[in-house]
Amino acid sequence: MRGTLTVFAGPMFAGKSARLLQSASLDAATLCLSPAFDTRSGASIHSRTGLTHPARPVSAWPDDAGAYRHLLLDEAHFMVAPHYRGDVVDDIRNALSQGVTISVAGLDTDYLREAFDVMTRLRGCADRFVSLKARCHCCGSPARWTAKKRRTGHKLEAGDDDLYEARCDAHWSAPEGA
Ligand SMILES: Nc1ncnc2c1ncn2[C@@H]1O[C@H](COP(=O)(O)OP(=O)(O)O)[C@@H](O)[C@H]1O
Ligand SMILES: Cc1cn([C@H]2C[C@H](O)[C@@H](COP(=O)(O)O)O2)c(=O)[nH]c1=O
Repeated sequence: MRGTLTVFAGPMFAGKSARLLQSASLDAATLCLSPAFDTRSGASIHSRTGLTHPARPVSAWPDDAGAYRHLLLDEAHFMVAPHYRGDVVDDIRNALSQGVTISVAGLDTDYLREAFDVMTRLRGCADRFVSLKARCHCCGSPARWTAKKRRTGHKLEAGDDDLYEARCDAHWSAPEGA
């Protein structure tokens, strides 16, 4: 029987990692994966709520994935070339067809409000898609965007509130010079 796919998407600070960790029993039948590219969180899935769990840093689909009942993938927007070998969406589809249940979290859009293709494609094959919002750093209202505080020239760049803020429609802006 095909496994089911749940996708948690939204801007930074929206609670995606927290919801991801709450979506499975964190026992020996569950494998957590994080992108090797994100050295910030190390070998763990970490939520700012304080929830945290060990994860295997990956730059390709793990050979033993089929041995687990449930896979959790955080920061899926990072699982793209040159930081990931292959196509993570195809890898997920294959694992689903082998009966593995999968939950994924990632940014739906970048700091310029452009869609992350991997997340758009995952939405297309999700059995359950959960769209989350943060609170706007400027006014506290629901925020569906992430703003970058300064221009660095990188679309993919690990960072926290030193570099990024959640913003509502009214307060989002591109970094100067972008
Ligand atoms: N601007 C913000 N909006 C909402 N929550 C925030 C904000 N800044 C910090 N937080 C905290 O971060 C938590 C969500 O963290 P986390 O699970 O790491 O989110 P995500 O994985 O989406 O970045 C919230 O429950 C709240 O405690
Ligand atoms: C907006 C944006 C973010 N990133 C990076 C910054 C963080 O390391 C992660 C998101 O982490 P979170 O768990 O959702 O808080 O992604 C990026 O590389 N590019 C961007 O445009």
